[in-house]
Amino acid sequence: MIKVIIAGAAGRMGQRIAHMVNIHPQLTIAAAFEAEGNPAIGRDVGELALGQKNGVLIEPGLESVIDKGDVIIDFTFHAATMGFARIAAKKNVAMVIGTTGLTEENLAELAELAKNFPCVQAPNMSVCVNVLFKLVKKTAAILGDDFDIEIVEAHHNKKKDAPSGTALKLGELAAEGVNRKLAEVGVFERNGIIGERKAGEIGISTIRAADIVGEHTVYFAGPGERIELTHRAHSRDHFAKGATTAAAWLVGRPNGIYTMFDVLGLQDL
Ligand SMILES: NC(=O)C1=CN([C@@H]2O[C@H](COP(=O)(O)OP(=O)(O)OC[C@H]3O[C@@H](n4cnc5c(N)ncnc54)[C@H](O)[C@@H]3O)[C@@H](O)[C@H]2O)C=CC1
Ligand SMILES: O=C(O)C1=N[C@H](C(=O)O)C[C@H](O)C1
Repeated sequence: MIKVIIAGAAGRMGQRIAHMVNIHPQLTIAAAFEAEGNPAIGRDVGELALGQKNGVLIEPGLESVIDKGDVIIDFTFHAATMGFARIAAKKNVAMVIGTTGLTEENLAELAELAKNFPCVQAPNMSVCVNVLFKLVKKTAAILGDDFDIEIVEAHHNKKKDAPSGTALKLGELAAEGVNRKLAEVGVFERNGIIGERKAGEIGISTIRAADIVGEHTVYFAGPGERIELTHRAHSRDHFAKGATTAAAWLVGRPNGIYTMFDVLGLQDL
């Protein structure tokens, strides 16, 4: 069995990861940890997330558990994630990173660190969202410059980063489809007398409300008609399922950064 270390085990995703690891035929929960001072430290992760004790207690910090596992699954917070990646690189332990909000600098450092460990990093581990990524780039390329591209994302009111990592990825792929760069054409805020929409810009808008799990719509609006490509998450389980699929796929691979396109075999589509 592949031994999994769950980062942020008391979090919304951490608990669903525990469930998905528990039912995966190749994976077992070897350890779980939380941030220093988290009230869940010392609790049995099975009791917290699976409805019955499994004997794995939530420990404080990665250092105390790193030697117990083959792969870390991380859905925490970007600054914490980078600390874990540095430790994983030193110990050559595989890591699946679902945490969003990683900066350009974080991603550059991660690419360097991943020379020393295998790592899957993706802003969205859902199969359907990864299919949406492919559709958006192709649709943008087919429709071209005559169509205005706008992205709207909606999430729960506890989410800390905006726009979502998925919306940013959708924006990057849509921009690539029309040979542009999101960093040059992305518009993240509109307020006041801002003038007419500039040709080629890609707008990204954010909604934060109640318990919305995660919704993304990409508009391709042309003269007299439009296409809307939408993904709606009904629960967090498909993100967690994607993360466990990635963990089982990753262990034993050469060092380096992989995406869910690699895991799902979508790279060449
Ligand atoms: N890639 C994907 O498919 C998905 C990514 N996410 C991302 O996952 C991240 C977590 O989301 P949620 O579970 O909703 O957040 P959450 O706030 O419920 O859980 C995060 C957990 O990480 C823990 N944590 C923070 N710093 C830590 C540290 N230094 N050491 C150990 N634990 C630490 C927190 O105490 C908390 O329990 C976010 O960045 C979110 O955007 C969420 C869903 C899907
Ligand atoms: O924080 C969340 O909940 C989610 N975050 C990811 C993101 O930022 O794209 C993925 C998913 O939509 C849920």
